[in-house]
Amino acid sequence: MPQSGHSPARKPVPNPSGVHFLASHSIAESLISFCSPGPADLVVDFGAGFGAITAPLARTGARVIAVERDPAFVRKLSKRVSQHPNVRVVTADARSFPLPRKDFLVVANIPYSISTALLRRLLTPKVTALRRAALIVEWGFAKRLTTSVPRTKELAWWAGRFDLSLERRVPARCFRPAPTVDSAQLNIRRRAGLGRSAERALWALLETAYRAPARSVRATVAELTGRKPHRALKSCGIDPAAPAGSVSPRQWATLAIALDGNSQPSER
Ligand SMILES: C[S@@+](CC[C@H](N)C(=O)[O-])C[C@H]1O[C@@H](n2cnc3c(N)ncnc32)[C@H](O)[C@@H]1O
Repeated sequence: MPQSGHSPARKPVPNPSGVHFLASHSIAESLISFCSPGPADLVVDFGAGFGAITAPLARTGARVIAVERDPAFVRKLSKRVSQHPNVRVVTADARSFPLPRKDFLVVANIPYSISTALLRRLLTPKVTALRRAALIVEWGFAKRLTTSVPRTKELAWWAGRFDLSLERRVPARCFRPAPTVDSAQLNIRRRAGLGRSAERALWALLETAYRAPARSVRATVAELTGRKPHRALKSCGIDPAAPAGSVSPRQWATLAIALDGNSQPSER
């Protein structure tokens, strides 16, 4: 749009690396507070940059792994956190860095370009040790992820096993230099009560439902279990006549737990 004579064109801020660093302590604190790490925890900061998140994480006493691809950033960050023996700075690509096998947390301001790849690594595998994550992602991406009924089976799988919630909008002015779009704090918390066999049940329910989303939930579940599921559906607050494609991942998870019969739906 042409600039009017009264408002001079704003000078673009030079940003040779294309990186948008977090410049808000309160946002960093908000991310950390959702995961509330302590000395017994392991936290990974993906795309650690100069440490806007790594530095306050270091002070929590948790074991911190800061993963950063750019060796120049790694050198600077390593100096910054050299007084903190609980922090390990690693030069690596977040898309291939081996994830911890034991319970871990993630707090990170990740590049928009790798958001999907990273979430796929964290949330898709049937066996994952992720407990909680607080991430800064692009606003529109966070909206798609937290919609009540996801359009794809993959998103439903993520949202069935993890509670995904949009904590807050993070305005572009919270970064240096400011990006062109706003971001969001996306909170991720593993649902408790979903044991291995309930997860298998959830996977089977989602596969069947997303194959024929217009079919009723009653027919979808009957095909899988060979039983009339009326009572189980009612107890989970699901209308048996509703189309399978209208059921939320949280409801599918509750139903999977009920059908599995071994565990109670709850969250930690
Ligand atoms: C949005 S900046 C965030 C930096 C820092 N965490 C902050 O909040 O200021 C993303 C960082 O991720 C790094 N990065 C980009 N792609 C990466 C990848 N595939 N693996 C690891 N780090 C990556 C960039 O070099 C940059 O430092």
